[in-house]
Amino acid sequence: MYQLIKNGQVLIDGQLQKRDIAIDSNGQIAAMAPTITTLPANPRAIYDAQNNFISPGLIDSHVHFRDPGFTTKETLQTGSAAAAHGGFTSVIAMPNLSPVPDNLPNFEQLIVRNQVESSIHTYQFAPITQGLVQPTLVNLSAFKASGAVGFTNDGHGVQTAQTMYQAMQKAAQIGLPIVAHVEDESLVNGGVINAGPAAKRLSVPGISNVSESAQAARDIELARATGVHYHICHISTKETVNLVRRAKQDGINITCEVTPHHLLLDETAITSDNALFKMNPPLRSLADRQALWCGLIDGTIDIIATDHAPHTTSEKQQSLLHAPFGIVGSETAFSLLYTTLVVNGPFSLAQLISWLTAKPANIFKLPQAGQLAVGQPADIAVFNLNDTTTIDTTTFLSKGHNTPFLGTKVQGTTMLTLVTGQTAYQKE
Ligand SMILES: NC(=O)N[C@@H](CC(=O)O)C(=O)O
Ligand SMILES: [Zn+2]
Ligand SMILES: [Zn+2]
Repeated sequence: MYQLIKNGQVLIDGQLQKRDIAIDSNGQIAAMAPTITTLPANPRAIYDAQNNFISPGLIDSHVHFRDPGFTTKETLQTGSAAAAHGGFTSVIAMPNLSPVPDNLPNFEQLIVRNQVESSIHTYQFAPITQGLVQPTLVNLSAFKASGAVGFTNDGHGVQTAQTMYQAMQKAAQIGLPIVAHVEDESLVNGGVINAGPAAKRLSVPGISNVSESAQAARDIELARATGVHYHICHISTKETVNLVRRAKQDGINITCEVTPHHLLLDETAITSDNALFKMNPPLRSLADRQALWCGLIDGTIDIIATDHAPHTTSEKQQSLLHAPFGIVGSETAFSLLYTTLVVNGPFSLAQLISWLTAKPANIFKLPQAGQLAVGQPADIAVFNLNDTTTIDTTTFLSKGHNTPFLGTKVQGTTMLTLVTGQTAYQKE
C-alpha cells in the first residue's frame, strides 16, 4: 500500500492541478494538497506520479466476466486484472453466466466470489427473469437484499411488454434500475451485422435499427407509466437517441450508456468477413454514429461503458455468420476514448472522466466511487497522457483478445491502479 502519491495532476474544476495524495492504513484518502511533506511514522511507500494525470478510478457499468460457466473466455481473476489494467476500479458484472444466478444461493455465492476473487470492486446485476429468457420474474426485493445493484437480462431483450411492465413495477417499488438490452427478436431476422451496405456487400443478414428502437419505445412508455429508473445499455441507433432525448424532456427517469466501439467505429469499418467486428448491437451507419456523438454533447447519453465481452480466439476466427457476438473493451477503453474524443475530438478530459466516474457512480448509486476526496476509498488510476502506443493484444491481461482495434495508435497509458489503496495494476 502506498502512503503517498507525489506529483500528480488532478482535475479540479475542470483544470489539471498539481496534488500529492496521502493514503491511510485503511486505504482511504487522508489528505490531498499541492505539497504534502509531513508523513506519518513508518511510511510504507512513496509513488512518484511524475506529473501524470491522477483520475478517480474509472467505473465500467457493463462487463462480462464469464465466471461461472465460460471460464475459457474469462474468469473473475483475469477480468478484474484486465479492468485494473484499463484504469477501472469498479465494474458492474452482467448475469449472463452458467448457471444464470437466478436463485438466491447462486447469486449470493457470486457476490462473495466477486469480492474474494476480483482485484477491483465488482458489483453485480441480477437477472430480470429466470434463465434470462423465461417469463417468470426473479424475486426482485430478495435480490436487492442480497446486493444486486440493478436488474438486466443483458444478451437478450425482454420480449413481452407484460413481463417488462411487471419487472418495472417491482423495481420501482424497491428503488433499483431496470437495465435493458433492447432487442426485439421478431425483428432480428438472423442478422449478424447492421442491415446496411456492409451486410449487402458481404451477403450476410442484417440487423435493422428498429430491432433496438421499437423495443426502446415500448420500454419508455412502460417506464413513464411505472416511474422506474430505466437504463438503456449500449445505445446504437439515431432513433433510440431521439427517443431518449424526448423521454428526458418529458421527465421520464431514464439514463443510457454508449460503448467506445459504437462511438469510434461504424459499419464502413467492416471490409471483410471478420468476426472481430461482430457485436450486439452491431456497428451501425455513420449517421447513427454521429447521433451518438450528438447525444453525448447534449447530455442525452449519460455515460460510457465498455460491454467488455471476451470470447476465445477460435470462436472469433469463425465467419461473421457463426462467431459469437461481442468484443473486449476494458484494456483499450480509456486510451481509445482519450485519443479520439479529447486529443482529436471536441471533448474535454473532464467530460470524458465524468462519463467514466462520477456519472456512473451517481446512476448506479455507488457512493464510495467516482471521486477523489478526503475520506473516500483510495480508488485511483494514474495515466500517462503523453505516452503513445499501438494496441497490442499480447499486453492484455484479459483472456479475450477479440478486439477490432488491434494495431490502432493511441495516446494514454495506465501507470498505476489502486483499489482501496492496494495496487491492482502497476506498469512495469
Ligand atoms: N455485446 C455482445 O455482443 N455480447 C454480449 C452480450 C450483450 O451485451 O448483449 C456477450 O455476453 O457476449
Ligand atoms: Zn447487451
Ligand atoms: Zn453486454
